[in-house]
Amino acid sequence: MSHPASPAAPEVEPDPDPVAAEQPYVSMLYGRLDVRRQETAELLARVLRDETTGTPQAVSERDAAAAMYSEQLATLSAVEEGLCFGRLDVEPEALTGDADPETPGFDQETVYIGRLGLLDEDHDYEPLLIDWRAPVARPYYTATAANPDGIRRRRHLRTRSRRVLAVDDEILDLREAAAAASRGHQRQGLTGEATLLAALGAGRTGRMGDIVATIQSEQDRIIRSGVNGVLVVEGGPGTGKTAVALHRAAYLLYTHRRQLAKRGVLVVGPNPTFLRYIEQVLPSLGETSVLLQTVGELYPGLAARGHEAPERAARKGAEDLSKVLAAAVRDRQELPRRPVRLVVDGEPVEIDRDLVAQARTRARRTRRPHNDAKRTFVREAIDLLARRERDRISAQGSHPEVPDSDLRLLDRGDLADIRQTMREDADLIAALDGFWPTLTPPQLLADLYTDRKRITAATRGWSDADRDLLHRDTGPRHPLDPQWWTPADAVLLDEAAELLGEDDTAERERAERKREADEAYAAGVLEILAMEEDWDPELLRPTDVVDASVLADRSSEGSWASAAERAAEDRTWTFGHVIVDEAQELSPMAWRVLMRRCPSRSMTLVGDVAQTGARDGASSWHSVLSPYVAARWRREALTVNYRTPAEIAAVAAEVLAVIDPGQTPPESVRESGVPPRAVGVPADDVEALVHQVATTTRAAVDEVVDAEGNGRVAVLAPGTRVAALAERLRADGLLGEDAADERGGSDLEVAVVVSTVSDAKGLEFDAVVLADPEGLVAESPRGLNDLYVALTRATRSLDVVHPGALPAVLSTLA
Ligand SMILES: Nc1ncnc2c1ncn2[C@@H]1O[C@H](COP(=O)(O)OP(=O)(O)OP(=O)(O)O)[C@@H](O)[C@H]1O
Repeated sequence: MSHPASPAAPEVEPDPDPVAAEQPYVSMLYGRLDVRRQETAELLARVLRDETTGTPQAVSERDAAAAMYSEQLATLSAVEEGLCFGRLDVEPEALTGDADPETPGFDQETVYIGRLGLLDEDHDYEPLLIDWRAPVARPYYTATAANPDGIRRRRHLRTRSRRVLAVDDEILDLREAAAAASRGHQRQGLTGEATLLAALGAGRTGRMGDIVATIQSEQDRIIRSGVNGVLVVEGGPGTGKTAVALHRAAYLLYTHRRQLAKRGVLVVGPNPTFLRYIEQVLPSLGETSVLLQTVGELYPGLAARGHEAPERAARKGAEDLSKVLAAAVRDRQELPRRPVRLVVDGEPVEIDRDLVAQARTRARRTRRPHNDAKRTFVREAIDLLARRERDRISAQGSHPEVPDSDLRLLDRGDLADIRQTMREDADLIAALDGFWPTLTPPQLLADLYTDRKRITAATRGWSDADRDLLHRDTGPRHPLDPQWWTPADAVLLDEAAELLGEDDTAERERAERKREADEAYAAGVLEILAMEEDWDPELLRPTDVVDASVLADRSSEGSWASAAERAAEDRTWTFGHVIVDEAQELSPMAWRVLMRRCPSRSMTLVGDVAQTGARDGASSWHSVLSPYVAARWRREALTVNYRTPAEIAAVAAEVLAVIDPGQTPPESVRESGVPPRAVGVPADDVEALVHQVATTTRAAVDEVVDAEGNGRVAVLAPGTRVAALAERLRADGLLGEDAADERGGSDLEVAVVVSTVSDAKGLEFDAVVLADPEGLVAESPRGLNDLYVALTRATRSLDVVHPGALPAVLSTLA
């Protein structure tokens, strides 16, 4: 297959027309990309076309190759937009011999940076494009005039649909930089300012985009921070915490692929809408093996969508629920109120309180989960009953009327026979089962919630008001009814599963044996694939990208499911790395689940305690983390606000000063020129409020939504006002029909949304209309935090509609 010839990179010296100068190189890169796509598509077609012999091995070989080529094709398609976005010109003297010769591009004077690596197959595999995550690309994000890292010039390429639109150069020379700054061209501390500001000024589409072309130095440091241990990333609203967390996932998967691809990476976000907002980012970076979940989805088989009052959720999320659930389980290990009398094999048997208590104590002493310990309970109870039976018969044996057969039995000392007879007696087993029932997590929890006596037994020391927060009148229609269970319940189901356990030892052993067999088999498959004669030597072979254990991982499922897919179905799955966004919102019980999912404690937690909305959310990282890692965690901070223009940030800063006077607000990177506005309506006049919000929203739509439909407006309001506002805006034709997706999130593609603050967490909009700030503050004990979050969602304009007087905390708007 022929490749487009590689034009030389244009000269470093000033180009009269750098856009035109770069176009041939960029076009060549796209040409190479096309060739790779075509080659991969042909390989895929060939694999799919090939008749197999029909043996399991042949089918498996074909599936392995097909899955691999499909994944490669998906990656090659994902990098189309903005394939190449940067170029570094290296000082010749910086090309010293101490760089790792394995590193692509280490000895090149000119390096192009892009979304993936491309090699020149005609010229000894010289790199034509360097993956942004490769070490050689790093100075693109970090070099400064003061510390140029061997870089002479950094060039930012802005492209659209394969055309170079603009080129921004930074000369990393102190004198040049000073001259540029004095001309007002370069602000200290920002990398590629013009490109950055162009990216930030673009209208929002409702979906988060990647920032790979404009990652800033403080962000890069976090993205490339080591994989081990717990990293907490703090930063105010709009500092790029989410963006950084997602790019870190992509970076870690690139750099530690062997370690992480197998166990997968989990990203936890605050709500389904947020996950939809971010779900494009990692695929656009070529990464598909990351599992995105909300807390309500952590329990396999359940996407908890039920709603409950914040105080209920907070009560369920508190740390002491682990004790409550343990007590609830113990409460199910009951003692008979009066003896149970049965006839076993024609003989009377009595199960009394004392006997059950003894068996229960022994079973509890095993410290095994409830369902596992049941075997001990039943064995002990039967043993005690059998001994009693033996003693009874022995006592009778001295009696002249005892039949000979019984005496013979005892002569043989065959206690085992008595036990066996008892074990086979269905009535006896059923009676014992009643004292130590096998339980599933939904059963345990639903039984607890719907029975006040059980709640009382499990919540020693609680007030009645607190107990009411657990109580529910009716149970779920089916065990995992998603509307009945709430996200806080999903967490408790996981805890319950830990306490109950499953007796799966045999299954695990079987799985382990199967896995060993699969791995041996996969090694055979790879050997055969490697021997395939007509592989083009220049092409990537399957053996270059998969090893036997990865292949076995896939084939053992039969469905070629990725680690992420399998992890979603397995409660006991442990991840290679866990990223938690809006981590301040998680309850102590949710932290327990996540820590169980990540025993290696390789985690990235991003959040901002000033934005905590959940009543049981974090107020300090120390209190969240110390039970799990003591003081062994590291902290990084982001300080620049990329989202909110300075005018709006000034209003938010006043609110932050009330929440926590000790916190420094992040510095806005730009001004919008649009001052935030406030308009008052009479207090207690709902109609006037609704009317004014509709008028303001229409004006905001006219201002920020363009003819192509780019631009988003959010009306943020207290929960109690959302329905009325949505109804009015819908009647006015400003709001589309409710179009929640299958995950339960709201539609992100529509121009206008009406939402509570908690549902808008982590999102951003060109314009925000904030209705009833006072109502928002009054709505929850963390109302000021909610107000702070609401004020910091806008990228361009903010309008506040306030019934009655403007709250004092917003006096800067007056
Ligand atoms: N280096 C960057 N280049 C371009 N855009 C950026 C950069 N960093 C952040 N942004 C943009 O700034 C906006 C805010 O980023 P992000 O949502 O990650 O912030 P956050 O800190 O998570 O905010 P919050 O705490 O409010 O959820 C996004 O539109 C993001 O794409």
